[in-house]
Parts: sequence; structure tokens; C-alpha cells
Amino acid sequence: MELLDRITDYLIDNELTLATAESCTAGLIISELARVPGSGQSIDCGLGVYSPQSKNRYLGVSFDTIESHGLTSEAVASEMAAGALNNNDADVALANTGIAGPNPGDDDTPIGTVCFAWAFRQNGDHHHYCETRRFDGTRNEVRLAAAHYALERLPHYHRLCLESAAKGSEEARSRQARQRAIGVQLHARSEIDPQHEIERRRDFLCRKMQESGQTTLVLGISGGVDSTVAGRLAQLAVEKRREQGGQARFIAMRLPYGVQQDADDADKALDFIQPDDVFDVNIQGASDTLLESLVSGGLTIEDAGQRDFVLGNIKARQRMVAQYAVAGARGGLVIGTDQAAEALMGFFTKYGDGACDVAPLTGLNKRQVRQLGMQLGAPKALVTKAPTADLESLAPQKLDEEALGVSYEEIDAFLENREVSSQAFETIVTTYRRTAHKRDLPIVPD
Ligand SMILES: Nc1ncnc2c1ncn2[C@@H]1O[C@H](COP(=O)(O)OP(=O)(O)OC[C@H]2O[C@@H]([n+]3cccc(C(=O)O)c3)[C@H](O)[C@@H]2O)[C@@H](O)[C@H]1O
Ligand SMILES: Nc1ncnc2c1ncn2[C@@H]1O[C@H](COP(=O)(O)OP(=O)(O)OP(=O)(O)O)[C@@H](O)[C@H]1O
Ligand SMILES: [Mg+2]
Repeated sequence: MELLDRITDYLIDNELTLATAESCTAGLIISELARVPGSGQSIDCGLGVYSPQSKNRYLGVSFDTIESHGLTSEAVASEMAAGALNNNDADVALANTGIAGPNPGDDDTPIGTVCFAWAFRQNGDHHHYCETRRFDGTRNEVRLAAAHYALERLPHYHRLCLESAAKGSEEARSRQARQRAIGVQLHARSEIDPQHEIERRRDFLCRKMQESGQTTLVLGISGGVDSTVAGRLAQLAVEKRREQGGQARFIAMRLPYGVQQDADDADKALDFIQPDDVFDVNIQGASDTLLESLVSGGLTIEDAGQRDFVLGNIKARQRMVAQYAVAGARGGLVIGTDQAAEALMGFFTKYGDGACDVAPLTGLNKRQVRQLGMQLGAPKALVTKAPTADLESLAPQKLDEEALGVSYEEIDAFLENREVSSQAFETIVTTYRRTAHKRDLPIVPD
């Protein structure tokens, strides 16, 4: 009785309720515990599940697991305990499956072998622990010893569970701090007032024109949401500047490489932006000629994939060459469309689309860029359009998310300090670190 009293006290002191899923002990664990007066408050239920069918029916143990690991296995015990937690309100589930004898099991597992699982529900997570033990004695001696052993080890595993949960929340806290610090670096915010942001960013462009003495804004319009929003902000800024009595024009540039598959979207964006001027410049000739000259000048290209990647970055830089040429001729500032989601992932070509004089979308995540688009009244199809860098000739319109390995939803959640999966967190933080050089000024000697 000493063991049973001790375990009952432990359950009551820690406010734990127990469910069991018992194969070879067939209800003995719960029955033994119920001998202690007052233990009822800690008992949720006890299930005797002998056959594979009942393990599957009542606990969801998969036949695949039984088949591949055998009936007497920690894998089966663990699934039994998981089923007992999932199907009940208990905080702890004890499960066992074993061979009490006198007949041996179907395989050559020795008589007296029992596999145990202890599962705990802690802060919404399940923590599982398993053990396999061999007990000596007659059938009923083995069964009683196994029932007592399951109870005896409960406090030990409960303490391990508490330690691991505490460590988990420590890690979660440090991850959140890292997330917050990166967000601050990128000027990200969890919530924005779209109208306020539109006015603030329009006024920023207006003010920078005035301060720099430049009279033109220049931006490539792709048909994607970033340049649609930045383009409309630019047009609103030059109109405001003119109202103030200043000289100002916005030049929107179509910069297709040959025929652009989503050219209709670029047209729709221009209809919405209503820019003062539109220049249409095909960058294919310049891009292809440069690549050919590089090859004839000595650059060896490994394969079609590498050629496409090199050409992709040439396209992005060629677009910037074109925009800077116009800005130079017209006294203009070149607008960049970098926002926090792309900055976080370093997803831009260094000195290509990453180069600019003013970056009005800084700090916004992708969801927030879309919010500004909606507020500005941009066509819904453009606002909700799936982002594409569209630099690869071998994979036209390839979605950014395919290249990034995480979704914009996860990137935005990260920037908004919301919880993301461990995998997304690792991918984002590793990519952020790897691309630091793209956000920094060139490295200089100490
Ligand atoms: N640690 C380091 N410190 C200093 N410099 C470092 C460096 N590691 C590489 N570099 C240098 O950086 C350069 C590589 O950077 P970069 O030329 O940008 O090339 P990279 O980052 O390799 O490629 C650009 C990526 O951005 C994507 N992109 C481009 C354009 C637009 C969009 C979009 O979303 O619209 C996306 C594109 O799909 C591609 O995946 C090389 O010169 C390399 O040597
Ligand atoms: N075909 C193009 N014509 C003109 N400008 C382009 C073209 N492709 C890219 N750009 C310029 O490069 C920038 C970076 O491209 P990026 O794909 O990140 O932005 P986007 O196309 O505006 O939006 P999204 O990221 O949602 O596709 C664009 O905002 C635009 O200024
Ligand atoms: Mg795009």
C-alpha cells in the first residue's frame, strides 16, 4: 500500500488526473490505485485493451505500427498512451503492452517483457516517455509487478516533463527575443493604419524630392503588388509636390525582357497608377548582349541552369541601369520596392532591384503592402497576386515562395512577432544571417 498511497498523494498534490490504456495488466493499474481511499479524484478512466483491434478502435493505434514494430513494442505503447490522452481529459496516461505468460507471444519476445509508455499533457503539448522491462514470476506476479512499476515511475517522468516544458518555454522566449530584434532592425511593425501609412510614405517621397532638389521620381512597374503600390505612392507624391508649387513628375517604366507573360497585369497597374509618363524599354537586347560578351570574354558557364541564374541577375541589374539612366537624364530619384519581407530573406539582387535612392515600402510586410494596395483602391487581382521575381527564363513566373522555402504567411508572422514553426524559424534566421551582406554597405578595411 505504501507505493499506492505515495502515488495517490503525488497525483493529488500535482493536481493530475490519470487515464490508463492497459493491455497485459488489463485494468490492474487503475484497480490497484482505486484501493486507496480518496484516489478517485485523480482517476479519469481505465481502459483494458487486449486485442490489436481494440487498441485501434479505442485508442487509434495504427495497424501499420503493430505490423512493423510488433504488439509488444514501445511504439505501440506510445500510440496507446497518445490515444488515451487524446480521447480523455486526463493529464497523464499510462499504457502497457507485454507478455505476462505462461505462453510466449507470437514473436520470440521473452515472457515477462512489458513495454510501458507515460504520456503527459503540459501547456497544450504532449510529452511521451517509454521503457521496456522484463519481470520474473508467474503470470499474475508479472502483471502486478508491471502495474506497480507503471505507477512507481510516474513521478520520475512527470518531473522530466516539467523540466522539458520549462526548457521549451525558455527556448521559445529566446526565439521570440531574436524575432523581435530582427523586426526592429527591419523597421517592421505588427499592426499598421493603412491610410496613415499611405500619407506618411507619400509625404516622405514628397519631402525627399524637395530636400534633394530632384524633380523626378522613376520606378519600374512589373505588374506585381509592390511596384503597383510604390508607383501609386509616387504619383500621389509628385501631385502633392506640384500642389506645393514645386516641379515634379513621375516616370513609370515598363521593363520587359522580351515578351512578358503577365504584361496585362503591368498594363492594369499603369491604368491604376495613372503616372505622368510611361517609358517602355525592352531589356532583352542589352541583357543577352552582355551575357554573350561575358562568355566570349572568357566566362565559362557550367550549364543551362547556371546560365539562367546569371542572366536573371543581369536582368535585375539591367532594369536598374535603365532606371538610373532616366533618373540621371531627368534629375530623378530612383524608387526601390524593398519591403520587410524581402529584406528579411535578402530576396533581391544586390545592386539590381536592391539598388535605389529612396525605399518608400521599408518596414512593411507583404500583408501590409497588400493592405496599402486595397486602401489605395488598386485592382484586387493585383493586390492578391502571388509574388514572383520572374527572373528565370527556364521557369517563367516562378513563385517566390518556391524559391524561398517558406511562405509569405510565415515570413509575415515572423515579422509580426507571431509564433512560427521551428522549421520556418530556422530557415528564416539562417537566410537572414546568410544575406546580411546584401543589406549592409560594402565591406571596408578596418
Ligand atoms: N558574405 C558576403 N559578404 C559580402 N559579399 C558577399 C557575401 N556572400 C556573397 N557575397 C556577394 O554577393 C553577391 C551575390 O548577391 P546577388 O548578386 O544579389 O545574388 P544572389 O543573392 O545569389 O541572387 C539574387 C537572388 O535574389 C532573388 N531576386 C532577385 C531579384 C528580384 C527578386 C524579387 O523578389 O523580385 C528576387 C533571385 O531570385 C536570387 O535568388 C556576389 O557578388 C557575392 O560574391
Ligand atoms: N518586368 C518588369 N518591368 C518593370 N519593372 C520590373 C519588372 N520586374 C521587376 N521589376 C522591378 O523590380 C522590382 C522588384 O520586383 P519584385 O518582384 O520584388 O516586385 P513586384 O513585382 O512589384 O511585386 P511582387 O514581389 O509581388 O512580384 C519591382 O517592384 C519593379 O520595380
Ligand atoms: Mg514581381
